[in-house]
Amino acid sequence: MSELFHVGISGARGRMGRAVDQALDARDDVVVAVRFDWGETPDLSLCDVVIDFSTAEASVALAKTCAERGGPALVIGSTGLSPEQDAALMAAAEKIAIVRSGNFSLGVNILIGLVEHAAQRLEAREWDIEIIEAHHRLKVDAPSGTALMLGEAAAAGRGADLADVRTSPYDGITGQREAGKIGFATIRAGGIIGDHTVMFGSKDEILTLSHSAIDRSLFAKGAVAAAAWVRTRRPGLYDMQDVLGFRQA
Ligand SMILES: NC(=O)C1=CN([C@@H]2O[C@H](COP(=O)(O)OP(=O)(O)OC[C@H]3O[C@@H](n4cnc5c(N)ncnc54)[C@H](OP(=O)(O)O)[C@@H]3O)[C@@H](O)[C@H]2O)C=CC1
Ligand SMILES: O=C(O)C1=N[C@H](C(=O)O)C[C@H](O)C1
Repeated sequence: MSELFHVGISGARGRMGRAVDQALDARDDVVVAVRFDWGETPDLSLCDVVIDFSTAEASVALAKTCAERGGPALVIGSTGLSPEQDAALMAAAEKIAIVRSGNFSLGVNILIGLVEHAAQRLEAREWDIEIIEAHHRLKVDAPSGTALMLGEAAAAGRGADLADVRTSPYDGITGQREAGKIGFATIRAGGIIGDHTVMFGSKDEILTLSHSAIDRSLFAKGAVAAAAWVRTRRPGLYDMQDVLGFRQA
């Protein structure tokens, strides 16, 4: 039997927090040491790793606290972080191990590689890239963290930074589409768990690569796998490509 480890759940009463609790329940090598939400001060000394699906602000505050005390390791799923908040996570990761991902599913992490591969081969002057994401009505950030990861993969395939090639949302008299840009479109409706499509469009053909999440437990299981992986890692900022072994050192 594998060694027991102790996990904290941040955002425990939220949709993802509850899904993580259930995913942990299914494992016999994990003890849930603390569960906490906004306004609660957890005893972090009880945890080997904390799984956090809360808010951008809460995740950054938690990362700073853990970095100051030298642990525990973190798995962070919150999305909608500003560039300054991203930088704060990077700084915290100099002191502790953090797995951070906008999507913990296997399918999306395979899709990221496919998108980079396609973008590398489809000439930017001929092929437009548009990323379409759909989520439930309660989601508060857009584009989704996953859509941004897919955009980064597409930009990387073209040897560019997403920040340099991202379009503003189309609205009103937009003018013609500029070649080489990557666009984002957002849908919010009902209870959609999370759908993402990357469309490559030339004047002769359309290639679409898509992923649909069927149940939120998918993300929770991935985050728990990340927690088991990260608790023994050196300080650093990791992602699911590292956890899944898709990125070789
Ligand atoms: N990476 C991935 O695979 C996925 C990422 N997400 C992301 O995870 C985040 C949470 O999503 P979801 O569970 O749907 O959202 P919910 O709104 O259902 O849950 C958020 C939870 O965080 C809690 N919270 C707020 N502030 C703090 C704090 N300071 N410390 C601890 N907990 C806090 C809230 O508590 P209270 O209600 O008391 O304020 C609430 O329980 C979002 O950013 C979402 O985009 C979601 C799914 C998958
Ligand atoms: O808020 C959600 O629900 C989800 N958020 C993540 C994102 O922003 O990409 C992942 C997933 O699609 C569900």
